[in-house]
Amino acid sequence: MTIDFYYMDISPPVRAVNLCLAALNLEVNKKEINLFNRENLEPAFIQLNPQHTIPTIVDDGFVLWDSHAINAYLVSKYAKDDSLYPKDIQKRATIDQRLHFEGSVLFTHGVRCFLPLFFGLSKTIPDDQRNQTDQYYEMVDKFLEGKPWIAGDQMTIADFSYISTLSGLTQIFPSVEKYKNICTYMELCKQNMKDYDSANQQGVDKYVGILKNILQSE
Ligand SMILES: N[C@@H](CCC(=O)N[C@@H](CS)C(=O)NCC(=O)O)C(=O)O
Repeated sequence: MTIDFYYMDISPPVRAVNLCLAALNLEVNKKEINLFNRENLEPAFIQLNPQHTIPTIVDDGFVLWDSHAINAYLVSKYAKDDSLYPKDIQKRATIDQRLHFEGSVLFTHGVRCFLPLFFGLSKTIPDDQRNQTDQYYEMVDKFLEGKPWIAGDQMTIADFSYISTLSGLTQIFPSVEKYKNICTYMELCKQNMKDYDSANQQGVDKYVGILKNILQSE
């Protein structure tokens, strides 16, 4: 039975799942949900996911949303080994901490800055929001101190979440250049993640293109 995957490639959490699917060599049945046309608010989709967010999957009748939960599920169910989400309690706890930070702090910062632009409510990012970015870069840079990957010595599902958010955020807020660990890390992800271009870069290019057009139109 093929997994149904509700997606739109500009979305960072969708791209995090794209990267995980690629790593696992999993084929899915892709069903695009156009957020600009509010397709996520249609009754059939809300019936599936009352939070009306993408990514959402349906695996043999089992419905799941939230990219972090989806990637943990996909690895637990379909990976040949546990390297992307180790069962070791402390390794997994660090990955979970990184995932919660990404979901509640880093991605949320992007949503606060960019959502008003995407939905035509603003053409600028207020300075106070813009200026908060460095504080988050500084934290992520410290997570990476002495370790190549975001949760330690090996690539895990946390990396799919960080690169999907950072690859867009850093193009809009280029002060990341000051944070050498993040710059090295982003290159490592590009070089080592399977199908990086189709799974992440193409969606990032669209996402950043839309945002830059709006910001330049001011
Ligand atoms: N924590 C969620 C965030 C999902 C999310 O907010 N997705 C956005 C697109 S980037 C969405 O579907 N927004 C539509 C809505 O909130 O109605 C995840 O990691 O999947």
